[in-house]
Amino acid sequence: MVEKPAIALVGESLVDLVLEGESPLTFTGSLGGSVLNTATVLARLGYPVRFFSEVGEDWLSAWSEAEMARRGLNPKLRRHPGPMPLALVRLDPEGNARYSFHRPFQAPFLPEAGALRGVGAFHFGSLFALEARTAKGVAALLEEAARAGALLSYDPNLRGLPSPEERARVEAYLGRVDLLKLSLEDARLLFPEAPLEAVRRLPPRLKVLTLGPEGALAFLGEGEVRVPGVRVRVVDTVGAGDTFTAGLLALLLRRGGGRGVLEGLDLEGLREALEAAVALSALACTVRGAGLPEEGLAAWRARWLAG
Ligand SMILES: OC[C@H]1O[C@](O)(CO)[C@@H](O)[C@@H]1O
Repeated sequence: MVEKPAIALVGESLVDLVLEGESPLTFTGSLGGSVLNTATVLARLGYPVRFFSEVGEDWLSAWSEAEMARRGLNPKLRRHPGPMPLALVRLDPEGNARYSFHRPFQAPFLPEAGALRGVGAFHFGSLFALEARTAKGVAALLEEAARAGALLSYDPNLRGLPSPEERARVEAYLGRVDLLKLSLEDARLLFPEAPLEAVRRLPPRLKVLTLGPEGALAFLGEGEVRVPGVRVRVVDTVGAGDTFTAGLLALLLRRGGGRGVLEGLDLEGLREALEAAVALSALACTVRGAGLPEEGLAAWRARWLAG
């Protein structure tokens, strides 16, 4: 059996509070954050994970930190004075989420050097990578991961129109990574004119677009693969894209890590990885908040990762 490569990830940690119905204000809480969700699924699939992030100093931060450790995320956290960041989540009748973020930190995020020794892949993104105060820290980790020969993966997870400064940061990342995952919504925010054509021409070798219930579309070099969606009864879509990324990375990295993974990938292998990722993200839509049902995950693992 091939040993699974270590995966380092950096992104925001949040507590997601999903509003149940309209009023009174009743919420269901769970640990969230795009990259944290991806890290959680990868850890559940048996990948050694190192998660870089930040929390506050209140009791909710302490609980979140303990929960990350319980999930096997091997968290490397900056602790800032202030409360744990929150996302208030409101669902439309189809289960699609709208977010209101409460993220209090101002101080820079600067990870320790040498933290990425031996990693086979590095994944980052979301709100965290858009901020000026985290840009230096993310760039340093990216640099180190590149030196380690890791596969570099990015998910912008925009959640709104980026400012010109944020856009410049996104563009700089796009020029550096091997794998870009983005939602159709992200693509429309970045390239309102002709989103699909614009994504096809971006520098990363592999670009993957999630299309919600319609599945996913990917561009690999000159090639293109499209896979249909999987119908499920949707509870909510929170964490679906993050889970898709975890499924995709799990398939791509099952025989080892490093940038070479994409050089050895053909369109058939890509199709298989996309089908697996779509199936896993559909499962994520069947539970409240970001998460996966135990039985469904076991069946997915047996189908896609056995052998
Ligand atoms: O990170 C931003 C938000 O996006 C999610 O990851 C879902 O994709 C939530 O858990 C989080 O609140």
